[in-house]
Amino acid sequence: MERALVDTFSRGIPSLPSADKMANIFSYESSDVDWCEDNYKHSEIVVEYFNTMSSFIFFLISPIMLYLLHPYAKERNLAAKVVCHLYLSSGIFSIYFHMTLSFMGQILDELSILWVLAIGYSLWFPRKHFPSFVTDRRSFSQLVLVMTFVTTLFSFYKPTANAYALNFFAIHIIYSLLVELKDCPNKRILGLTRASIGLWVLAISCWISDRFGCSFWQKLNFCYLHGIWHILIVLATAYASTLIAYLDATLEIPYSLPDVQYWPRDSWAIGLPYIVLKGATKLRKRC
Ligand SMILES: CCCCCCCC/C=C\CCCCCCCC(=O)N[C@@H](CO)[C@H](O)/C=C/CCCCCCCCCCCCC
Ligand SMILES: [Ca+2]
Ligand SMILES: [Zn+2]
Repeated sequence: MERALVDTFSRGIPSLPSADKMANIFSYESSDVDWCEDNYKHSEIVVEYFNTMSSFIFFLISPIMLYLLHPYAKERNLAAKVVCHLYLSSGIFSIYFHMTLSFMGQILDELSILWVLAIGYSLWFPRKHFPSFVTDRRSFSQLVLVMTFVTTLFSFYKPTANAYALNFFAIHIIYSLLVELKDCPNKRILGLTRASIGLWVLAISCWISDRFGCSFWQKLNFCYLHGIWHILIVLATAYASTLIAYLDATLEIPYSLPDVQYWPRDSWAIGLPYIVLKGATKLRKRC
């Protein structure tokens, strides 16, 4: 019965009263998207259990990154911390979406990613790559704001197309990073770049494979690729955002001599990257 109501809504037949439509967009399985994982396999109230649980990785990585990013954010721009908080909201909406597979969950999941990316672009996109008609960062941010607002409205009309479009941002970010790092001699930074891109390639392979190869994975009884995507994309963005912040610091606060280290131990083969400021900072400069 519920499915029938949902189908009616998704086909846009205007016979339902609007209160029903509102209820529908919050109702379980009202989204067009259904990931490969079996629904209600482990719980009666959580539709996709592993996809929901894997989204908790946001709660693990975001606070650590918030803590590690603090010296850079204090020196350069505290808005970097806002990005981390918004990033956490992506985790909350991802949990809500996979728990319910509701239309509203899908919209919130996608819009939170869109707005994190928009604020990230406003803060960090290199000035030299601004379109020629944009004169400064303020006008660039205003342009990004208008485009994000329009895309937000469009996403209610075609939410599924929005998910594909969001993945193209990753390609643009990788392209911009490779242009920036063309002549970079620093082996640590090149290693961080390779790791970020490698994690993203693994992540997007899982996303695509879950979307388009579900019948194959069902035969193997392994339907967890979207959950693995969550873990890999969170790590890829943690790595890539450190790299972007490092490039920004070398351009905007070069006196602070930024460098990259790994948490919890710099000598370990795996860890979370973060920025250390080895030179002067605002506080030390004043003395
Ligand atoms: C750790 C703190 C860092 C703070 C700043 C990090 C900036 C992060 C930028 C984007 C956030 C991405 C969050 C991904 C959430 C995934 C939720 C999800 O799985 N949603 C799916 C539905 O469940 C949906 O279908 C996915 C849509 C596509 C999302 C595309 C995200 C692109 C992110 C760009 C990453 C660039 C990596 C570059 C690597 C070199
Ligand atoms: Ca499913
Ligand atoms: Zn997801």
